[in-house]
Amino acid sequence: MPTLTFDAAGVTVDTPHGPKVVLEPTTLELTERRVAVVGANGSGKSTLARLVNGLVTATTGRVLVDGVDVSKDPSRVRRRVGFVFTDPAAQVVMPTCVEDVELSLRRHVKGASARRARAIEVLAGFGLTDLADTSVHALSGGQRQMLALAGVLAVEPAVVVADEPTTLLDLANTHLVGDVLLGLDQQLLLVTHDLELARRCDRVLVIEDGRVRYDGAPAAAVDDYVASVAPRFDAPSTGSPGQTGAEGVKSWGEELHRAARRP
Ligand SMILES: Nc1ncnc2c1ncn2[C@@H]1O[C@H](COP(=O)(O)OP(=O)(O)OP(=O)(O)O)[C@@H](O)[C@H]1O
Repeated sequence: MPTLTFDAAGVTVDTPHGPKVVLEPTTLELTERRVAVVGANGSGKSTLARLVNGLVTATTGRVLVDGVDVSKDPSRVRRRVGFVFTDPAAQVVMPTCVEDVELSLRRHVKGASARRARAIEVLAGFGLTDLADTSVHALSGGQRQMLALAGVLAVEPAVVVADEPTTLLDLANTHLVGDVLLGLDQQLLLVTHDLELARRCDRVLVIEDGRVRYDGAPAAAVDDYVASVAPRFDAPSTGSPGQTGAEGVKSWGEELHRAARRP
């Protein structure tokens, strides 16, 4: 697997009210195949993920992909790191599905007919063969996210960074896209509010207020996150009548899970 290195990497941005620390200096070495990043809205998850392909630049420290400094050689890093956005509209730009995948392949496959053949192969791998000539505007949200994934994976990146890729999808498409992402051979850095997806990863980072609050095995990390949020829910401290304290916390956890799934 590739190695994603955060070497005291932090991000501070200028705001009208002065400098704001979005991500405190963070040191991590990520070598697992599937790493999830969970945490509250605005905690700094996207910032951490975007550092990996240079969409955000570290203002302190460094981020390296297999030893290559993202800020020194961004184009080399971008060839190795594919990025999947929450909203596929951010990356599906051509009129039809096959043309969209061809666009991804423009630097990788020479010749229009070879490129078309490869694009059709890629679409087939995502179950999109029948939609090759369909307008991208006619796709469902799930189909559009699959097309975005196809475009990213067509060029065989070593790392896939996905920033809340299932947030806009219904339950069935969340499972579909989640299964595809978690089944990839590539290294996956997955920012998600879907705690079931996070639990299926190999390592989970919990981000809180711009710092890594917990880093470890999925079950323990998700439990830590749920426990950190549960007291903020407006629920009776002893749970509903007849509930044990543990059941009360569990129902908060379930509420959190439902809340996290809402767009
Ligand atoms: N360039 C910027 N200028 C000002 N504030 C910023 C900038 N980039 C990020 N922030 C702020 O930093 C915080 C962290 O943002 P980030 O997008 O990383 O959070 P997040 O955990 O991904 O949130 P969400 O789950 O809502 O997507 C937010 O409060 C955001 O508004």
